[in-house]
Amino acid sequence: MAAAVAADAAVAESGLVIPDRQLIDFSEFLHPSSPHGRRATADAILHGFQTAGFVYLKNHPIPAATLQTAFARSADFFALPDEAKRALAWDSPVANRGYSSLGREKVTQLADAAAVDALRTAAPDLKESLEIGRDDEAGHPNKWPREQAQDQDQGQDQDQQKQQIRAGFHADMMRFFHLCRRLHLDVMRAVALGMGLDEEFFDPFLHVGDNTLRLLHYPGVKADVFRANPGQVRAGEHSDYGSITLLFQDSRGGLQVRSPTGHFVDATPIPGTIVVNAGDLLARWSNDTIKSTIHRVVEPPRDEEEHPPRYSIAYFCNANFASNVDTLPGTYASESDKKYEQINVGQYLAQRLAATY
Ligand SMILES: O=C(O)CCC(=O)C(=O)O
Ligand SMILES: [Fe+2]
Repeated sequence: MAAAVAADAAVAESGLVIPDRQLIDFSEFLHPSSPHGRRATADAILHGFQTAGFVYLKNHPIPAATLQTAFARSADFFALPDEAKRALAWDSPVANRGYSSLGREKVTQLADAAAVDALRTAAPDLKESLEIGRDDEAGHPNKWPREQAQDQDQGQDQDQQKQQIRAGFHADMMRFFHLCRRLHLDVMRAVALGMGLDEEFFDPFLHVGDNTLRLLHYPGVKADVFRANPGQVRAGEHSDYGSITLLFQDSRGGLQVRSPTGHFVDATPIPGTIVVNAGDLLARWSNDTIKSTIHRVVEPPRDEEEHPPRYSIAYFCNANFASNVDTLPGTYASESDKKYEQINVGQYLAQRLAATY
């Protein structure tokens, strides 16, 4: 209870547009305590996506211990020597798996590759990441770091061992991947219910799990770096591409979302919550009734000479790459109200990703 009150206060302080509706108790959707709980929660989630473009979920089904493990594993990964990480380099937007070193990806709204290049040179993002997809997509294997043998060091020298990660990384990450995948389905069921669609409307578009788990590390950085270059950010402003993103952040801060009035406001970390934002695919699918909000990661709002590292984990949910999506029923009155053509999901995403790397 006290935690919930503190969380409400944190949302209000962050100056978001509709504070009381932004923080949503997801257990009321999964296990409603009243006859109207499920429907009311679905409405609140949809309303959040239609207005601010994002919500905070509390009392969600990802166990705190699982999250702690995922963050610890992520820190282990980024602590590997450069050589071990670079051996896993991200190399294609279609596969969208692997390691991106500092400055490799420049997230932005610019679609033109030359403009993105110019921006990347002027103010590179201060982050590194590892993208992990589903483990069973033909032709696109994940790029896993080598794991230490459970029974340790027989015949290995120390140098070899340093290149390897503690055993269990792959298994823990895939366990986490599948919990997020389940949550994606449930959040989309809430969206469907809120929109007056059959609750399972989205299920056949999502069941393959063509999603991406991204581990993110923003290394420690001196405040001077931000002073020297006013355009410097940890991650540039962008919208996400897919259906929704589940974003787990540590307590450092720096994430900002653009409010409907055009100002960037802090999306303050609230312990125990997930920031869930709608992506471009869902905005398009919903005939722009749902908003895909621009966000970025900037210098944390603390007066420090040196900002400590920040870790976050983004789970980018999509729809099945093989699916074609057409404007959702109920978001248009007549054919001429449809703003977009039907589109193939895989092609759409590969095209968007190709512009940012
Ligand atoms: O690190 C964060 O909090 C945000 C990351 C993000 O927006 C992204 O990777 O798309
Ligand atoms: Fe994002």
